[in-house]
Amino acid sequence: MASELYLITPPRLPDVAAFCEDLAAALDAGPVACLQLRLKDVEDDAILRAADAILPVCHQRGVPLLMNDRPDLAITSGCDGCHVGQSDTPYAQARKLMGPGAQIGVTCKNSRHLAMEAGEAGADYVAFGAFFPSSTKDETTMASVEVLEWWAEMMTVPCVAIGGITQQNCAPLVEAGADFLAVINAVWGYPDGPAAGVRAFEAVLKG
Ligand SMILES: Cc1ncc(COP(=O)(O)OP(=O)(O)O)c(N)n1
Ligand SMILES: Cc1ncsc1CCOP(=O)(O)O
Ligand SMILES: [Mg+2]
Repeated sequence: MASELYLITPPRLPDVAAFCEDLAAALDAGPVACLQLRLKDVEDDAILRAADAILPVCHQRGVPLLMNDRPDLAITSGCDGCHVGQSDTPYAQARKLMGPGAQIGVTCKNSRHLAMEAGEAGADYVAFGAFFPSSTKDETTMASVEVLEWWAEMMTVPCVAIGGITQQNCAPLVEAGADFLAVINAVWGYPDGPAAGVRAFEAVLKG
């Protein structure tokens, strides 16, 4: 069973140029399946400026960029897709806006029902979480490895695990069948820097 790293940006990027250097180093350090641009409480203009700078760093390395929450900004900025939660633009509307070629993922918390709905509607992946307490997001819903095991056993649509995942605690999620591990703090806040954080995930995930 193999899981891939799904990297998400920190929620604020006060220095986009500096972030792009860290990002390039992180993407060059080991395999990263995709990047999600997830800026919170940030003006649309700043999101678009960040996307403009980040997109070439990703595309030069063959890494798709997904926009969090906002299919409209995903289109304006040329992102490859978007991620929508249960309080964001509904999946069907995001798909209508972005078209059949976009990669669109949906938050399903700990819900088999939400995941089946999203999978049947055509989502490219379903995301379960939070599996561990997260220092990045106050998340009231906690998810169990059983939902991952069940999904991986029954369904073909890929599943993402998110929430407090680190190089040290991810093994049960990998074993349960998570196709992707979505991570923020364990890479950007890694003590030896983001590139070392990606290398540390690579060491665990290829094991
Ligand atoms: C891959 C992935 N999974 C879940 C989320 C969370 O989405 P959402 O519930 O809409 O919460 P916010 O990220 O918008 O705070 C995600 N972004 N990515
Ligand atoms: C966006 C999101 N959704 C559920 S937990 C979470 C935050 C994940 O960040 P971290 O990997 O730092 O816990
Ligand atoms: Mg959201």
